[in-house]
Amino acid sequence: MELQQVRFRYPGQATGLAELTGTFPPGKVTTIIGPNGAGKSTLLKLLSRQLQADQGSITLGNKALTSYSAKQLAQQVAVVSQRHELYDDMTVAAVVKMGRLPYHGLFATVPDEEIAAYLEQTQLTDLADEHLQNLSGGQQQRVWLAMALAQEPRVLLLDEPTTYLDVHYQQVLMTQLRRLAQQGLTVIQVLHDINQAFAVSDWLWLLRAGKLVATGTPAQLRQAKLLAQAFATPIEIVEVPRLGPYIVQVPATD
Ligand SMILES: Nc1ncnc2c1ncn2[C@@H]1O[C@H](COP(=O)(O)OP(=O)(O)OP(=O)(O)O)[C@@H](O)[C@H]1O
Repeated sequence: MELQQVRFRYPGQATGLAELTGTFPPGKVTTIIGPNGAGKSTLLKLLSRQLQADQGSITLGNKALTSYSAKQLAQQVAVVSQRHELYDDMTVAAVVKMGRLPYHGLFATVPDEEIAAYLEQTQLTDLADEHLQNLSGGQQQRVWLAMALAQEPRVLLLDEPTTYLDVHYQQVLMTQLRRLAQQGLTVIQVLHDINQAFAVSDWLWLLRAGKLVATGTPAQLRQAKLLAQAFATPIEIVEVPRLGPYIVQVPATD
């Protein structure tokens, strides 16, 4: 995915995204980081075409994102949703089957065999007949991932996917995303935990106030001054034995 001078503003708002130019390398995990209100979620919505850029272009595989039909786009780009009570009464299997609809008609009956692999991959096989309302936040999160994977997309978009996960499942999810990227999927996510972002990503986008402050590998962006300016807070990078560099926020002194 590639952006060329993308601009976007919500109607009636003074702020927005300005002149974003950069790439999301294929087959890599890219994480968008930046302070609150930087425009991270807005950027993800532009990448999934939930929002349309006012200017500039977004291309996927050398084709403008705008040129894909809705069905074609659903076969290319999948969004791992956040919790939605709309699905509470549905079973896990029924929700994951919705991910197959871009390959069938809207009222098609998707065979069970078609979703077996996605349930397996997300450790949901035993929960297939359970209703979503009976699942924990972490289990539900795996359902959204399974539904997105069922779309067999080229690009997977995730907005703060670790929100409902304990530290163990955060690790499980991040390992899974890395594996998916190794299989060729382009993974693009927003994370708030910068250390997690630096640890799990191949590539980073650092946003602030709607602008791309820096983009590059974690090694390139691991600079205390750059991060301190972007997050408007004193930051130091310390070396943790056996773990390597760790980004810490320095408490303000009077
Ligand atoms: N639907 C909307 N209508 C108008 N303005 C919006 C809308 N959604 C977001 N904004 C504004 O756009 C800017 C960017 O918001 P966005 O949610 O993309 O930031 P973010 O970096 O994801 O923030 P956070 O870290 O707090 O989730 C903010 O100033 C926000 O108030």
